Amino acid sequence: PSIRKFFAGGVCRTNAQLPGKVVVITGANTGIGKETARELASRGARVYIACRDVLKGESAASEIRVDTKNSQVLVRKLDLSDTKSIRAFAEAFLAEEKQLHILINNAGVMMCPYSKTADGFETHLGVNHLGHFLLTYLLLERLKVSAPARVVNVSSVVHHIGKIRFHDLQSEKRYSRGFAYCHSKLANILFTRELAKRLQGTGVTTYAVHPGVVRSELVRHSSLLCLLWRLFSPFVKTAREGAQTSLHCALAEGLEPLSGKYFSDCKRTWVSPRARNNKTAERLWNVSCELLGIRWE
Ligand SMILES: NC(=O)C1=CN([C@@H]2O[C@H](COP(=O)(O)OP(=O)(O)OC[C@H]3O[C@@H](n4cnc5c(N)ncnc54)[C@H](OP(=O)(O)O)[C@@H]3O)[C@@H](O)[C@H]2O)C=CC1
Ligand SMILES: CC1=C(/C=C/C(C)=C/C=C/C(C)=C/C=O)C(C)(C)CCC1
Repeated sequence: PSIRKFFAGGVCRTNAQLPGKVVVITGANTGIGKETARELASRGARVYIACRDVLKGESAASEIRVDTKNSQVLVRKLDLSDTKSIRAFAEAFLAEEKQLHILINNAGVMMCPYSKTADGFETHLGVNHLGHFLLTYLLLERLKVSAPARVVNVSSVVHHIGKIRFHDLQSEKRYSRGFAYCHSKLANILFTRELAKRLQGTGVTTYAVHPGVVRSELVRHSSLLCLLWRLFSPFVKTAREGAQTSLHCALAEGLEPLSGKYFSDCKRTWVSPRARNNKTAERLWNVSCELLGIRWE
């Protein structure tokens, strides 16, 4: 049990309650996102599960509603691999809600065979980075009027081996499904860093997170990782354990001075030198705006 406790990692210890608060979590129909949604709903928030498969979302939502006795768990369609779907989600959300206090950019894909999103972006870059970049842009005014508000970006320790390959962002010249994931997770941290800089003084803060190595459906495209996860299951976190750092960054009091930073096991953690490069962060921001056809100063 003590080994298990060690691998379970940090625990979010705040007792913050969330009546009247509005939360959006992407990819919350399963895994870490679902457990994050469950905890936030149990604290009284109105939680929007933003997912690509509404049926899966409804099944998660009804389980959470029963479990937490909070009827305010809502499901909305959001496919991050299609900017039309992201825009439609944001438009409907903005029409429905006057406030947004917590946005958790949690959804992710890992190690999928080469493919492109509806807008022609390599899938890892398109879903994990660009999709969340656009979603945050579209929801930002609501976050600002609801300040203090927070944006949590779920990244990964594997950002350490990621690079932003500006000369081949869509991996058309060279593609490795493992590295493509790592590159996109580095992009999550650079986005967080640059976003924090641009949000100074607005009351909206942002954090990047490594949830730990967590048992979930993320490994679905790799039979090797599926096997490893099963073999080493006592050392792999449950989804509930994996949700702790996202919860900490969404809820812990006094975190504002650490906006833009990266957390693991509910503590601030060091990032790779590439993830600390302000020039790369700024260039990625500008290229992302160009690719998405938006102006975000
Ligand atoms: N598990 C781990 O060990 C680690 C996970 N992470 C990160 O944690 C986050 C959550 O992953 P985890 O819970 O483990 O994985 P899961 O695969 O269990 O959950 C991922 C979620 O993202 C959703 N998703 C995938 N593609 C899209 C899309 N195009 N549009 C909308 N939603 C989409 C999935 O939907 P659907 O169910 O329909 O496929 C699912 O709800 C990810 O960002 C991942 O990179 C980071 C480090 C380690
Ligand atoms: C070596 C090793 C492991 C594998 C770790 C791996 C392969 C981590 C991958 C992390 C990922 C995919 C992060 C996602 O963002 C286990 C199973 C923990 C058990 C202990 C030994």
